[in-house]
Amino acid sequence: MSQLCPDVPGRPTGPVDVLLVAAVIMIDIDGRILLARRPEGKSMAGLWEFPGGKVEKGETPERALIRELNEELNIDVTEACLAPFVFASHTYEDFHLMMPMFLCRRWDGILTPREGQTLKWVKIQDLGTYPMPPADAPLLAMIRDFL
Ligand SMILES: Nc1nc2c([nH]c(=O)n2[C@@H]2O[C@H](COP(=O)(O)OP(=O)(O)OP(=O)(O)O)[C@@H](O)[C@H]2O)c(=O)[nH]1
Ligand SMILES: [Mg+2]
Repeated sequence: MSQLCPDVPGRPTGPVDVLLVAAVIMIDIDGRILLARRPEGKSMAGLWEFPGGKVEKGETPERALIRELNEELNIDVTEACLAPFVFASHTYEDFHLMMPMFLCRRWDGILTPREGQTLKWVKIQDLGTYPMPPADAPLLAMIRDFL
């Protein structure tokens, strides 16, 4: 067995439920990134995340994201403005999260938090100072290195 890439301790070996979530790294004209603080009452309340949500049956990740951004932030995004970037793949206690992340620099409408979230534009170098869900941690280096 390779010692370079040892198994991650605690990883389940049996069947798991894979949850597909589409999320977005929105970038404003100053190069800042939008984070949303999950409201009380939701799982992982208080943590800062990238906007997005679950992909429903019959949806592509892109269409799910277009719907979620309208529902959560009241903005309109077109598929052409969503560029595939990185993904998160992380085992939580009761499901495995598969989360494709898209980049988006253009949208229509005025950002409005419609689901009780707090929104914040954050400089890339400050991203690490916001507590985020564990799945998001490996994304930060990618964002810093490639944006
Ligand atoms: N949107 C989003 N979800 C994330 C991130 N990181 C992460 O672990 N998740 C997890 O992905 C799961 C689904 O996200 P969500 O709660 O936004 O889904 P949703 O918008 O469809 O919400 P709903 O089920 O309340 O309608 C949650 O367990 C959430 O904690 C992230 O950066 N952005
Ligand atoms: Mg959501």
